[in-house]
Amino acid sequence: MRTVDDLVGEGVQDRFVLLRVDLNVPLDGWNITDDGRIQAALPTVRKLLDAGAKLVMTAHLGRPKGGEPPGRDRLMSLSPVVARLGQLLDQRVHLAEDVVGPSAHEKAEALEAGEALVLANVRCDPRETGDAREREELASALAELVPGGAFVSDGFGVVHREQASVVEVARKLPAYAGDLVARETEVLRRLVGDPERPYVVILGGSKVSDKLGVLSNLLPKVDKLLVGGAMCFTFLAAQGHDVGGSKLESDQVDTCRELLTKYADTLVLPTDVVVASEFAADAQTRTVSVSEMPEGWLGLDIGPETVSAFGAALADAATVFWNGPMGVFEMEPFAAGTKGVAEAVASTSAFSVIGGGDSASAIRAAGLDEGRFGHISTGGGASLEFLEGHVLPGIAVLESSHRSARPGEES
Ligand SMILES: Nc1ncnc2c1ncn2[C@@H]1O[C@H](COP(=O)(O)OP(=O)(O)O)[C@@H](O)[C@H]1O
Ligand SMILES: O=C(OP(=O)(O)O)[C@H](O)COP(=O)(O)O
Repeated sequence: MRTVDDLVGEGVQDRFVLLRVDLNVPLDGWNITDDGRIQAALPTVRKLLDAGAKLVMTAHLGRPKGGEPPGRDRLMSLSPVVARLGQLLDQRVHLAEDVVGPSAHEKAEALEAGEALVLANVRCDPRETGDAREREELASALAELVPGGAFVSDGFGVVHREQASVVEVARKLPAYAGDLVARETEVLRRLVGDPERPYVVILGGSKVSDKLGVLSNLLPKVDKLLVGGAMCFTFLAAQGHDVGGSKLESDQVDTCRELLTKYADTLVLPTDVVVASEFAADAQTRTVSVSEMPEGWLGLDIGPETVSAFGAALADAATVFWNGPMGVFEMEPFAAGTKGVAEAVASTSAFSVIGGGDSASAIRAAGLDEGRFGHISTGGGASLEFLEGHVLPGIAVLESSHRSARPGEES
């Protein structure tokens, strides 16, 4: 892969650079509750601005249904993110009102060397996540914003997505890996192949259907797989428990049952959970055994007995990977499971990697020193798929772009 340092070496003074970043931060209304992903984007952004590039950044926020006008829905607007980026860079960052429309063109054309522009939430253009032809079309439109420019891919959290601003655009412009993508892939390589054992993986969070497939691919590679978060309820249902109103993927129960049989010694499930009368911080709560979940109540955290069992499974680990909070850590009554597991991971002598926007944010919210973990990755789904041994589409395209750029080799 060619890197941003190679690009800077070639010279970017007064040249357009299109930079894909992952600025998908957690928000409470207009407030950013954890700016880790913005901080992680800074080294590459600074490098390009200091070298005199005209920097056009593209990023997503959440999962808007394509076509929603950027800005109208505050959860989908990048404006709080751009404000924070400007503060951290100590310079004004412009925000376009559309993705590749008149505002994007006007603001890109007006950029001076060393100035930065962020395009509107790229997922508000349905072509970002559309079929191959639509993605090609959007990628061409993005490339047209940066005539004579180059593309730098630095949104590690999104390199597992076959999306226009991640993959197709890298075929339209000379493409380079940013510092974050280069560093994340280098660290995660330690966990692919032959990680030091015992190798323990912890999975939680809410993107259940995304992760169940990954989980089955990881099971043969790990010594223990601890399951918490929303995803444990599909397994608990497969064990025959009534999970009340908890998040459940009914069509995956049979698959989970098969996995429980095949990997009985590897899978570790909660034995107690914190249930709530409703999804609210001031709901009534109870800690119950998984066999006694009251009808209609929601499981929103793992219980203390489970935290101890997970801690015991982690005690002698040599390698740990964790993605997805153990509960709804954003609400105080459901944060103890995540905090307890984070403390257990921090206390081991294992090489530990925590992956995911919310997982990293949960570690910081728990007040734990980041130095007690081997690596905190900005990508949850991306690092999980990397660990499966897949060449991720957003990385593969950078590697092939490098090969096709070598003299004597045609793409
Ligand atoms: N039992 C649960 N029920 C519903 N949501 C949950 C539960 N446990 C965790 N979550 C939610 O999972 C979200 C994070 O999931 P995910 O996006 O998969 O993690 P990451 O961003 O670290 O990859 C958090 O917002 C958290 O509130
Ligand atoms: O938040 C993200 O991933 P993560 O929750 O897996 O860490 C990335 O921004 C990718 O978002 P997506 O899972 O909506 O494609």
